[in-house]
Amino acid sequence: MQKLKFYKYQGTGNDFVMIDNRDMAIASENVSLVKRLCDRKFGVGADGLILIQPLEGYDFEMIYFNADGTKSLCGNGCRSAVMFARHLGIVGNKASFMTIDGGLKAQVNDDEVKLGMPDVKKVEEIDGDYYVNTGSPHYVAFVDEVKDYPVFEMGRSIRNNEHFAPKGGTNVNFVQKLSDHEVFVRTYERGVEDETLSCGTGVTGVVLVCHFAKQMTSPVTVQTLGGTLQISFDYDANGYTNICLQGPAKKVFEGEIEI
Ligand SMILES: N[C@H](CCC[C@H](N)C(=O)O)C(=O)O
Repeated sequence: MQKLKFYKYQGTGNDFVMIDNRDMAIASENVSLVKRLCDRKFGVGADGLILIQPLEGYDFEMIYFNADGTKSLCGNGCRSAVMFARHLGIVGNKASFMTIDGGLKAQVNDDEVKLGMPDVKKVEEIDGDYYVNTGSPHYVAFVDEVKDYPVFEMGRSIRNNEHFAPKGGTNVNFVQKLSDHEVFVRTYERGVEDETLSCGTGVTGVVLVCHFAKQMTSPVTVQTLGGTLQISFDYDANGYTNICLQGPAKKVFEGEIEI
């Protein structure tokens, strides 16, 4: 048995096991270790796990795993990874890092991280709802009272709908419009297979859908069960650019676990 140092971070309640893997001690194919560390009964417990590794030309590379070991882009995970990299002294208040979806940049403002998200070309309509990929796939449905909505049951059903099977399923977001510049979002997350307290790529996709479907303009404040996020964007005939996701990300604790 060997001892593994880990850190626990959360970004608006989306929680992650963080590992300083600059020595490359953890193989990025070690899915069984990811599942064990994310298990809320037999491990540390988290929605996902993030490895921070060196990469030529960037401050670092982050490798994100959902709790089930699958990989995708994680907006809250990116925000938390930047805060972790600053804690490690790898970066100051600005970071340029590699992700599964390419290089991203971020800036730390006090306890918040402002993350530049990938450009998005289009929002699609699907059966009266919407579908958008912000680095991860997101189904978006408008509902009346999102706080009373059966997110787990309805989210699981859509996530597993055969229409999305060829793309490995989808995350599912339910949104209630609160005003012309504010919404409330709850998300069922692929790879966590449960509702999470917030989803960064999800709230980003929701805001672009709010522009597409409800003519809401930038910036939009998003309330989630885990806290408040702000998304801003530019829009022209080529789609959505200069998309920024901003919100808090904090260290919760650190520890060691035998693996
Ligand atoms: N579950 C997502 C990845 C994590 C997304 C979420 N945690 C975020 O903050 O963007 C997927 O497999 O597509």
